[in-house]
Amino acid sequence: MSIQTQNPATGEVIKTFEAHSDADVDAAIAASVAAFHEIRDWSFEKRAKAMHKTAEILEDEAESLGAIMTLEMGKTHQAAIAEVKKCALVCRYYADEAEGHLANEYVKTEASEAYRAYLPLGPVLAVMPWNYPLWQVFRFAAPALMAGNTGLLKHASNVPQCALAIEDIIKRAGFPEGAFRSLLIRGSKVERILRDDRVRAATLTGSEPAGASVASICGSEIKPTVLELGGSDAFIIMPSADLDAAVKVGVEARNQNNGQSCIAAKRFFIHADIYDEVKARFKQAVEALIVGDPMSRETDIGPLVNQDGLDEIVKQVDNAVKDGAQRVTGGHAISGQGYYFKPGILEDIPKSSKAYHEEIFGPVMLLFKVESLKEAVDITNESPFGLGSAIWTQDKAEQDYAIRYIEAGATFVNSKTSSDPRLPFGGIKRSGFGRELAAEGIRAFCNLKTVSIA
Ligand SMILES: O=CCCCC(=O)O
Repeated sequence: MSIQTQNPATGEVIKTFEAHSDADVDAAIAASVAAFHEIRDWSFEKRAKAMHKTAEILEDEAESLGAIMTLEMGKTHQAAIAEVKKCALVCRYYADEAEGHLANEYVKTEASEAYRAYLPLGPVLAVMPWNYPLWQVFRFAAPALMAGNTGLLKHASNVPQCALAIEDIIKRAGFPEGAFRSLLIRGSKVERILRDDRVRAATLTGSEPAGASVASICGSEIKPTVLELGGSDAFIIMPSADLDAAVKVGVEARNQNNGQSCIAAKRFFIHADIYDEVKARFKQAVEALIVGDPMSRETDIGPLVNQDGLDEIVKQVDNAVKDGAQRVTGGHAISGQGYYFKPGILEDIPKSSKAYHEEIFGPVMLLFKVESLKEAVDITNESPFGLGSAIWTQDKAEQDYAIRYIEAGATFVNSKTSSDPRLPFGGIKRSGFGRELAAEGIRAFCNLKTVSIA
């Protein structure tokens, strides 16, 4: 796959980039090591100053950075601007909190002094996807740099301008030359980097096969990894729920980012007593979504990322319908220029259909009628994934049941799954392992050193 900017709204190739050679990559790793030797000795105050500056640049340039994202992967410009601002937030969070998260933790033993120390590891390779081209990178970069590590980025091949912009912002903010490098390389070149002794750890956000490949290479090299993979998150609605809010948030939760998010609500379990009413309201809300030019303020849903993304979702929906699912509304390609798709709703998806189990990466809601919360949770847990989940109910016992029994990295009650710098983020089962954000996210790439002084 070539490294290029192709506008999903038109299909036009805007710019093609020459891939970095092996020699370029080696030089970037050497620069990363040199920068590591420098910033690991910086005080937290000095790192925080550069991290706050990074946030300031992001805030000041949110509109233009957002436009690059929209151009390369099709999210609406409004959503892209919000994403840039969230990147600034994570930078400020770690600028302020890193020192506290990484402070020595003293333990009383027979020694005169004993404590846990959190020390940086060195260069970390981040393999990142195109769907949140800035956020997912800053979610890694802000804690990594504040811990004194350095970052090497292998971004998705369709967002090279985003990758280069990130490197440029971090450099302009005052971090050393090699502290964060974007490598314009194809996926086949990742293994060589992972096997390089100078690279100490890796993180990947993306597909299950890509995660399995990175983890198995890192396993053979005995290097730590954090994986944030796919999801097929449940969104459960019980009779006591505030239906106005549940429907509004449910539609947002599924269709955010043009439906292309690992933590989008994908399977909606609705109690039989309210099923018909909720279905009718979902239908009305989904039919009202405006699909169109992602640069327009009016647009709710822009194009899907590329022809493959569009073909895949069309195939998934058509196959589900062939298997016996009912199409409540939409769920088809929109003819004409660009990779546009009419948001849809399916119901009565048979268990034998692939759609019952697999992740659908686009704006299609799958509705399931359930007789009880237990049934909803049981079907939720049949999924190989375990990323986020949401339950809508006023009943405390039902809330507690969902929190205790849903197999997922997060359960949100009366809201949608979302990420927040202050809370750990990640999944279980085939959704990955390790956690990003919060204290766990910055400690993930630290050497937790036991210190004991006799
Ligand atoms: O595809 C993963 C989306 C994560 C979005 C977020 O962190 O908010």
